[in-house]
Amino acid sequence: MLEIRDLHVKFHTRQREAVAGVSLTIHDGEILGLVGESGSGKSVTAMSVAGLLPRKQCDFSGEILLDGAELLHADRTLLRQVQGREIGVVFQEPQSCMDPLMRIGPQVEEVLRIHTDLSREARRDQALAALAAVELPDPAGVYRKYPHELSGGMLQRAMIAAAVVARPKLLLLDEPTTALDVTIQAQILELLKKLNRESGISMLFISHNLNVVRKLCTRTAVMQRGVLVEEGDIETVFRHPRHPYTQRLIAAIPTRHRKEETP
Ligand SMILES: Nc1ncnc2c1ncn2[C@@H]1O[C@H](COP(=O)(O)OP(=O)(O)OP(=O)(O)O)[C@@H](O)[C@H]1O
Repeated sequence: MLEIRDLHVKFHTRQREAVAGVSLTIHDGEILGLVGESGSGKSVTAMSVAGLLPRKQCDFSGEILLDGAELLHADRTLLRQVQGREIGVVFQEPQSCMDPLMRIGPQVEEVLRIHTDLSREARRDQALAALAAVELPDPAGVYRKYPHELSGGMLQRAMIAAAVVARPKLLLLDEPTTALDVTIQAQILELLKKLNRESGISMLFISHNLNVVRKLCTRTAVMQRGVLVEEGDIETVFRHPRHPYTQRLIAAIPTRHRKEETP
């Protein structure tokens, strides 16, 4: 359903390509984990899919097809239709994505206001349903709160609600749990699994941590310096990494975690 074909992105201010020929497919209902160290090009790949590439600052080529529709070179009108409606995005820092002066409810509803002709009441109902789906206690209470009144974990749940409220086909998650402590991180991963199971939404989950990816994804792709160096079923990659870079990523995981995870 999402097909990235030979994506190249080079920022004018950089000598090296940020993304240097990435091809990747995410099938319907699949959660793909994209891993790699800082600067390897994961976020630029996700930004290209989400239509958030700063086009004036870079040269880019390739194709990005969402159910056959080409997005990389699409005009603003098509991109606006796709953003939020067909592709939801969740970033690492919910604090920086939410407007601190706006209550949570209207922010969750935003995509519906832009993309649908639903009545105010219907939008509110759908937002409340989304807040309930991300398992926030007292959705009506959260709806009326301001971002600073929620904990980091609750805010990230609200961000996920905002990203899925219009029932997109694909959710892009860029390090969504990195800023959270380990217990909350595990809860958010469980929530993502549940959303995937219940709604069949596909996900691209970006992380620098292969161990986190292993908890959530069935397939993984490993990026280094703008290229994919390894791709495959997560357990196979984890147990028999072929590329030295993947081997290093796995070696960097503390042994205690590796053992805990090995059935
Ligand atoms: N707007 C920009 N202008 C210039 N260079 C950029 C821009 N955005 C990203 N880059 C560069 O592109 C390369 C890939 O960055 P990217 O953010 O995709 O890496 P990443 O793998 O997501 O790392 P991180 O985990 O730190 O986000 C880096 O060298 C980065 O500095």
